[in-house]
Amino acid sequence: MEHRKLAFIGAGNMSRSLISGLIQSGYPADHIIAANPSRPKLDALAADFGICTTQNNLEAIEQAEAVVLAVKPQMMAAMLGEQLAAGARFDGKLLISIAAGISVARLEQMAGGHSNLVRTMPNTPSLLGLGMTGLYARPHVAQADRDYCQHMMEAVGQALWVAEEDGINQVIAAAGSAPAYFFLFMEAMAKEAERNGFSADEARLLVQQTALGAANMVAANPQLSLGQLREQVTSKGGTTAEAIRSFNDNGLDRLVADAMAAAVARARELESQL
Ligand SMILES: NC(=O)c1ccc[n+]([C@@H]2O[C@H](COP(=O)([O-])OP(=O)(O)OC[C@H]3O[C@@H](n4cnc5c(N)ncnc54)[C@H](O)[C@@H]3O)[C@@H](O)[C@H]2O)c1
Ligand code: PRO
Repeated sequence: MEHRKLAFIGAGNMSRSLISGLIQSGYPADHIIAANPSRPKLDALAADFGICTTQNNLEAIEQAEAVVLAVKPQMMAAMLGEQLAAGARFDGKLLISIAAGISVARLEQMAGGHSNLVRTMPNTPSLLGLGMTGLYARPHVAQADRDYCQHMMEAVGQALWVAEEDGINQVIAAAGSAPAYFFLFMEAMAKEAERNGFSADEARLLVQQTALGAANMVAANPQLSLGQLREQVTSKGGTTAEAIRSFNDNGLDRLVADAMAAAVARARELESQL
């Protein structure tokens, strides 16, 4: 992929995930700079990945060709306002937002009218090169800029463009927030395994290895539907059938649908507020 000078404004969990994945994929460390108000996260990034760091956002923005906006959504307007007031110029640069709940129209306003923007929604498994990212850009954004963003996200996992901006909110529900759903499910299983007599380490091993195996079974068998993979485990009159009957009787589909709808609703609510 093209190795533009890339700045991350905000050096939190998601920036760390993306930077880790990019470095693993061969992105040159001296082409990445991260900015954050406090030093500890910057020092850890410099130590782990050899990237450049600064506590001065403007310094990072000035030397970058592409700028990843990676602060919390509630901080975005203030952060960009401060940079503009300090003399930041975004002309000629590509802005890449990873923030939930801020539309490109609103980002453009926050960035002083700069419209070369791509809105993305990655997730934390990018840290391991196993991320899933949704991307959206308005029609005027150049193909070279779209390609750069796509290749960046493919360097840390898989990428999927959405045609309508609200698709990003659906990506949040199905991928951005979703690692946490699986962790929650695994936590519940591990707790129950512990209650049934396993040590914490044993419970984690049982759940972790099974989740890893199940996800790999899905990835390795594209010709089989998720339902077919489930059926392969489910002997007629056996134990799995009883567990699945219990999930269904307790309304698993409804629970999942409600949770995903709640994530979308919150994303839309943020879009109307920020
Ligand atoms: N964590 C996820 O799973 C995830 C997934 C997809 C998208 N996102 C998006 O990524 C963004 C960051 O989320 P996160 O989870 O990494 O949060 P985080 O709190 O871990 O990181 C945000 C960082 O921004 C820094 N910061 C605060 N004000 C700043 C300023 N004015 N200038 C520069 N840095 C500043 C904070 O010190 C912090 O280190 C959010 O907009 C979120 O919606 C997060
Ligand atoms: N983490 C962010 C949030 O919870 C965005 C998706 C994942 O809002």
